[in-house]
Amino acid sequence: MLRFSKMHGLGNDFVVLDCRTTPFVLDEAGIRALADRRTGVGFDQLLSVEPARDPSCAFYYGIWNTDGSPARQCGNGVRCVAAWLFRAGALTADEPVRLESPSGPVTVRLLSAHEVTVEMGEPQFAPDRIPFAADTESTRYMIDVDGTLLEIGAVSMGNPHAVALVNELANSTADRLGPALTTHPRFAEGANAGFVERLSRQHLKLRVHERGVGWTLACGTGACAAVAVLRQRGEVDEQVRVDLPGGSLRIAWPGPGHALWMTGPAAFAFEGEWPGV
Ligand SMILES: N[C@@H](CCC[C@H](N)C(=O)O)C(=O)O
Repeated sequence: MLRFSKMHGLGNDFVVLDCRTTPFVLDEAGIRALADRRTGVGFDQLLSVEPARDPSCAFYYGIWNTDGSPARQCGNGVRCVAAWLFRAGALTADEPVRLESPSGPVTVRLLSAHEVTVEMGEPQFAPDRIPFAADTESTRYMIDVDGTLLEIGAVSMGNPHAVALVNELANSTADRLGPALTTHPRFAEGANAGFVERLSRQHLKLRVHERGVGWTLACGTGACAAVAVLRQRGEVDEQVRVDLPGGSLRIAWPGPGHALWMTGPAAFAFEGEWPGV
């Protein structure tokens, strides 16, 4: 039996495994079986809480998508890991703690048992850091997505993101272009594809088609990426509210040379045991 916690951040849902003393045992087929919403448990991401490899961090968290692929960062996930550790008695509220993600350390601070703020590091725009195929770094790239010319921004928040600004999210071509943008060949490792409508300099509306998952109710790194891309273009202020289908996140980024901050909820759904191993 595999004991797990089911959690979510704005409807981006997770199975969280306690691997602090027992090793992570699932292979790719096992992860896909657990992810199945009819015959397994179901999740957008599987998160494992493990001992830190980096001595400056309290714990490590591993991340896997629904299709079994590993991911390097997860914004909603790290808030849930922090709330999970708090409930397990391993973190205290209001004290900054470094956690180690596959893409490096992030700092979390619990504002309450259900709200967490995370220092996500500095957004990386250099094409080779994303990775994105481009001769020079730019705030805008024109790419052909399934025969449609689309203007995007490209950024890494520890994981790769494409961000397309649209006039009106409801009437956008996001539904058609999202899946193709996620697997676009210029993103060598794929990308999380965000479609963003700018309501004001402090308010965005966003939908994300996630790499390895599909359309999600929320994507934390996607919200960070949308603010980073638009702030780099001078189109948003330092503090931005991002509305996703599952709810809102608060993002703050002073600009280049500074870390980006994300604040939002983390919720428990239920505890369970899965007989599939
Ligand atoms: N839901 C996440 C992002 C999860 C990882 C992503 N699908 C990837 O493969 O990079 C978030 O909240 O950031």
